[in-house]
Amino acid sequence: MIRCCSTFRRVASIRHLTTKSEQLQRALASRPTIYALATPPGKAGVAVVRVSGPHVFDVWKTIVRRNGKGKGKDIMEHARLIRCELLDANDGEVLDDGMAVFFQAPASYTTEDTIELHVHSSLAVLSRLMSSLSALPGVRQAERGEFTRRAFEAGRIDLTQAEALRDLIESETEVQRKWARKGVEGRAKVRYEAMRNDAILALATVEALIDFGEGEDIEEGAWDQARRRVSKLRANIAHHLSPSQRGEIYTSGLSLVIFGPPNAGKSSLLNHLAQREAAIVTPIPGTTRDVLEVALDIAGWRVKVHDTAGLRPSSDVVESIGVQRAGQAVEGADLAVCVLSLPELVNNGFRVPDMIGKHVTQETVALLNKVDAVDPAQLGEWLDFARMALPPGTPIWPISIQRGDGMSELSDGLAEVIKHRFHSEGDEPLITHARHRAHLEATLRFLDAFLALGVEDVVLAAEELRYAAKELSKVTGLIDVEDVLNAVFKEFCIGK
Ligand SMILES: Nc1nc2c(ncn2[C@@H]2O[C@H](COP(=O)(O)OP(=O)(O)OP(=O)(O)O)[C@@H](O)[C@H]2O)c(=O)[nH]1
Repeated sequence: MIRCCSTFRRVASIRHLTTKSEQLQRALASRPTIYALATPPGKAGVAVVRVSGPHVFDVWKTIVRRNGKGKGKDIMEHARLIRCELLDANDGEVLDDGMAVFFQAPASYTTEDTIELHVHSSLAVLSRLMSSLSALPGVRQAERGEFTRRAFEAGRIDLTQAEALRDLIESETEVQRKWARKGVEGRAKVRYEAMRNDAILALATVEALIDFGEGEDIEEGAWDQARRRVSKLRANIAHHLSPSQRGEIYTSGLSLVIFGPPNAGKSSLLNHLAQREAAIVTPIPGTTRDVLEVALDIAGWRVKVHDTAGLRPSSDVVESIGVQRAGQAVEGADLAVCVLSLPELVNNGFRVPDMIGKHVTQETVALLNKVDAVDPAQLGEWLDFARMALPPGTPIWPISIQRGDGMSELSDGLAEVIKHRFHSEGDEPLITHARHRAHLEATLRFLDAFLALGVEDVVLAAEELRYAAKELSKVTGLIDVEDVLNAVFKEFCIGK
């Protein structure tokens, strides 16, 4: 009896889903056609206006006239760029000549019928074209990201691919471009779908236990099997979340923090790297009061370089807040660069103040600046002393920002350190967005809650797994109900 009701419930819910999907199809067919300028606004050779939706044929028929031919559908050939005149829909006047291409559904970015109109990028041409498009029935201007949203809603891409497309458009460096491409290709999607699939398979096992009970119709040891699957999934997600798997540096960039005592040359270094006067430089110790950020491209990486206040005890309220912020910035840095003044070290007997020394590790790049201001005959000896004052193995680079000593080696050296420390060629999909991390952390909590339960709490356990699968669905933007049903029917011989 219970079995019948359960099966009935499942079939009813599938029907419900089918009805919903038909409704969705109808809704898609009746939605507005959207248009937008796909290139940056401004004066240029060419601008591309994209139009997508159910009224594309009417748009083409009304405003596209192939050179030497008439208007109409007969000249709409999939993915073929044609020379044409573009007409104003209101009065038929030729507003520009250009090119047009038609992409037949579903072989388009949005999966809808789509056209792209190439015109001269002029304010007057574009505004006339836009108002002409707006005048057509069922056509309106697209909202932000609406073309991509339609591609997502049609299942052409998942959320991680949509995010990667946004990253690609915003990429400024080679590493960002490479990683965005990996996302667009669907590497993250495949990984998260596999995780979600594991959660669903475990859920299917547990749901079968609820419906039929251990030993009846389903395999022996189903509960243990589900637990094993969940433990494995948990380990996989925990590994994915580990610090070594941080992929945000590839998309958002890595943070390089310059720190050290006041007056050592930190701001001078920032200005040198930025090749402009980004920070104020004076001989007055304590000039920099707050953290200053400049984004640079170093060896293809997006590097957010931070200049910080000189680390020293201070009774000045503003300076002490700056010092505190500097300390926090160093702690959170992907790469810490300590700037010390060699003459200053010589004067104070090579003592590195604790406030600075505690942040120096073998991972820190230590720059001994102002070598121009010490006796060249003693430079070798002073460098040996300085080396002894820092943790063994700390890389030490003597430089003079002012005179230029060691500065070209420094730029190449930093690029090498970054390339060596943060490989950009790995094939494993890493976490590239904080949103993914948040969902994975939530998933882990649900999996832990599941693992803390016993078979007597099977209903609760199923609930925890359902939440876990839902969290994973949120990463890719999928809905999970139908998949659970499929997995139940596929994995077990039920419903005979
Ligand atoms: N002789 C010499 N002076 C330098 C060199 N680099 C910087 N300076 C000078 O050192 C002083 C301090 O430079 P900054 O770049 O402001 O030093 P800072 O570490 O940012 O200083 P704070 O703002 O106090 O933290 C300025 O007068 C610079 O011109 C160098 O290589 N040699």
